Amino acid sequence: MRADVPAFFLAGPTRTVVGEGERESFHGTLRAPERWLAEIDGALAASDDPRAALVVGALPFGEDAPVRLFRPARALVSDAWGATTGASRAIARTPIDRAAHDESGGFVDAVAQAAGAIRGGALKKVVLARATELTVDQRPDVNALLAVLRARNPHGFTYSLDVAPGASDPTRLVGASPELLLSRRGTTVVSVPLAGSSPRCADPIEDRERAARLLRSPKDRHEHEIVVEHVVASLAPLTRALRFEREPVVSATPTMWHLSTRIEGTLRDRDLSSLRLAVALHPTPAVCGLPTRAAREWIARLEALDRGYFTGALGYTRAGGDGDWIVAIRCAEIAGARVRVFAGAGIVGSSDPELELAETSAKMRTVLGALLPSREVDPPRSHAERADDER
Ligand SMILES: C=C(O[C@H]1C=CC=C(C(=O)O)[C@@H]1O)C(=O)O
Repeated sequence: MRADVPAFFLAGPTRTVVGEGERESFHGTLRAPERWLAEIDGALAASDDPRAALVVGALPFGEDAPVRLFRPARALVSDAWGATTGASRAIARTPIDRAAHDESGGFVDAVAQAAGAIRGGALKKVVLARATELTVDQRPDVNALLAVLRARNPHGFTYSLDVAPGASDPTRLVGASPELLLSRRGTTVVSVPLAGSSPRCADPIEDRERAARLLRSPKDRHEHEIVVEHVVASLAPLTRALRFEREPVVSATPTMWHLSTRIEGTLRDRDLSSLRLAVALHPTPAVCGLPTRAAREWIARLEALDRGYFTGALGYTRAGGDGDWIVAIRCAEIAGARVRVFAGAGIVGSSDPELELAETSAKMRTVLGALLPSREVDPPRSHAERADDER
C-alpha cells in the first residue's frame, strides 16, 4: 500500500517541514490580505504550544485567486536532511495522451507580442508561462516523485501541496524550485532572486561556456537587474541595512543555469512575520514583470493559462515569525493520472521567442525528467521523430 502524501511538504537544503491534516484554514485573496494576515498572526500568538505552532501553504499568482494557508493538525520541522533521500531512478511511466493542451505555438506568438510591447515602451519586463498536459498510464506515486526530485535537487526546495482540500481525488502541486523568495530567522531576512537563464548541456565544455555566456549576456543581466531592483526596493523600507553584491553569480540546477543574487537585511520590526514579508515581495519580476500592474495586465491578455499556485509563493511561518517562502516554479499539478507541467520565462525587448520556448521546455525537464523515462521527457514530437531516436 502507498504511504499517505502529506498535505504540505517542503524540504530545503537545511530544513524539512511536513504538515499533515488541517486544524484551521485561512481564506482570502492577495488583493485584500490584511484580514487573513491578522487572523494568522492571532492564531500563532494564541497557540498553546508556540514552539510547534506554524502556518503552511501557498499564495497564488492571481490577485483574486484564493490563498491556500492552514495550520496543520500534525507538523514536523526538522533541520536534518529530508527523509526522502535515496531514490534517483526515473519513475517509469508512459504518457498515453500528451499535449492536448500544449500552448507552445501560442506561446511563441505571445512572446513576440510582449517583446514588441516592451520595445514600444509599454512595460520593461513580463514573465510569460505555458503548460503541457499529459495523462500517464498509472497515477504517479507522489512520495516516490518527491524522493526523486529531492535526490536530484539537493540545493533546491522540493515541495508538495494539496491545492484542492476536501476534493475526493486530491490535486497536488509538486515540484523542485531553485528560488528562495525569502527566509526569516530572528531579524535576519534573506532573499535569493533568480532571473536570466540558459539550459544546461550534456557536453561539459559547452555547458561551462553556456554559464560564462549567461554571465556576460546584456539581455540576461538586464532581466536579472529588474528583479534585484524590485526585491531591494520592497525590502529597503522594512530593513535597516541591506547587503548584496552588485554582480550576480551563476547558479546551477540539473537542467538550468541561472543568474542569482543573495540579498540580506536586518529587519526594523521583528514582529513582521515571514508570511507578511512574502506578501510584501510577491510577485517579484522573476514571475510577473515590471511595472507589476502593467505586467499583470499583459499576462492576462497574452497567457492562455490559469496559473493557480504556479509562480505563487509556497512556504511556512512559525509562531514568532520565522519561516521560509519559496517561489513555486519547476512544478506540475497532479490529479490522479493527469499531470500538468508549468514553466515560464522572463521576456524583455530583445527576447527571441524560439529561445524562450526552448528555455521553458528545459525548465519543464525538472519534473518531467523525474516522472518519465528519458525518451519521453522532451515536448511532443512526431511518431517519425521518435522512431528515428529509437533506431
Ligand atoms: C518562471 C520561471 O522561472 C523564473 C525563475 C528563474 C529564471 C527565470 C528566467 O530566466 O526567465 C524566471 O524568471 C519558471 O521556471 O517557470
